[in-house]
Amino acid sequence: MGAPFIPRAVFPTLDSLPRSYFLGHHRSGLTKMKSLLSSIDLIIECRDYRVPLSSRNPLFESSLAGRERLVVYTKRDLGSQETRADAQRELLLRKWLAPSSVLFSDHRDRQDVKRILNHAKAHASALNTLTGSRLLIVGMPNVGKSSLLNALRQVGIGKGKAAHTGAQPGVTRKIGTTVKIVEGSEGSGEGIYLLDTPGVFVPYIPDAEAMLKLALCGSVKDTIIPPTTLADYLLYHMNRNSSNLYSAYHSPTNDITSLLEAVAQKTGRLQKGGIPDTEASALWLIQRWRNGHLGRFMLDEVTEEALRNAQDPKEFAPSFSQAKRADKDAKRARSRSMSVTAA
Ligand SMILES: Nc1nc2c(ncn2[C@@H]2O[C@H](COP(=O)(O)OP(=O)(O)OP(=O)(O)O)[C@@H](O)[C@H]2O)c(=O)[nH]1
Repeated sequence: MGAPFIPRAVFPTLDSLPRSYFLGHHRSGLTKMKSLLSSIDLIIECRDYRVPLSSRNPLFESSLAGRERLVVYTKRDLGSQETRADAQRELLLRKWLAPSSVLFSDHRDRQDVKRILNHAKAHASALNTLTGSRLLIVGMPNVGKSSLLNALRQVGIGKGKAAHTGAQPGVTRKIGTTVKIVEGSEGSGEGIYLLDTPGVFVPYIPDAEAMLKLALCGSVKDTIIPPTTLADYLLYHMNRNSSNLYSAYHSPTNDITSLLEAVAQKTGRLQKGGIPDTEASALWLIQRWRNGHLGRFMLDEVTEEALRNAQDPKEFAPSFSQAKRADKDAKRARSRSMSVTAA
């Protein structure tokens, strides 16, 4: 019998990874959101269930302060297995974010969507206005804002899609028009209206591993981080959960090249001469995981200590110029390491 498989205990630090993905439409979107704030009654802030710590964007707390906030952890179906541990984690998150309310959702689950609608209705009736209430939905890129908007509209008033959705970040680039999600009483102007916004990334991510987590969840375009690096990071997490998750392609391994070559052979991702296309195989593997086919698990560990240590948003968010400078330094480090490799 061979030696038992031992998964990697840590993922190697990659100093040359980009730490920023703050684009022009993120900045202009945020500016527009700020200008709309006075007409907004409630903010729905979406965060990815699998990365409840890493997908917190302090810009939303600092720039959109002063409005009541409901935090919705999206894509719950991809991180939760409905275990006791999941319930305990959800309780910790609720306590951590108090007094903000917290809900968890899979946008295809009517009950989850109804809970969000009920919260919005209770909030609107407490406002007691004659003009209805206006909600702003915000969050990191690709977290599921437009999908949630469509689901709220479908469950709330039985109408079809109002916003485009997609598997890559940046499908929504501008603030849209208001979309009705709850009817008001007949003849009145009441009702609940929701405004979709473009995803906004954190200006600068100090922690390289958080960047990998966000990229794996799809918040960063797949061209920003080499797909094989991202697939290696996925392999590291799959092995921490169960090395059987990829048993259709390979026996338990810590070697990403070997796994990608096996995937390429099995799925026919081959270049001229039958050479395995490892990059295409990496993208395919990542997409499989994003669709829930290679295990449903968390990337952030949520413990009381981790939540205590989560930094104050004011300290965490550097100024834009600091972020730009830090990104330039990272780019310089990357090109230095590339020229060393080429030499
Ligand atoms: N499994 C699962 N997938 C989801 C859920 N919500 C959204 N998605 C998927 O996540 C991807 C991104 O969804 P979008 O609604 O386009 O995300 P967004 O936040 O509007 O994206 P931006 O345009 O970048 O702002 C799509 O492929 C959706 O199908 C969910 O609750 N569960």
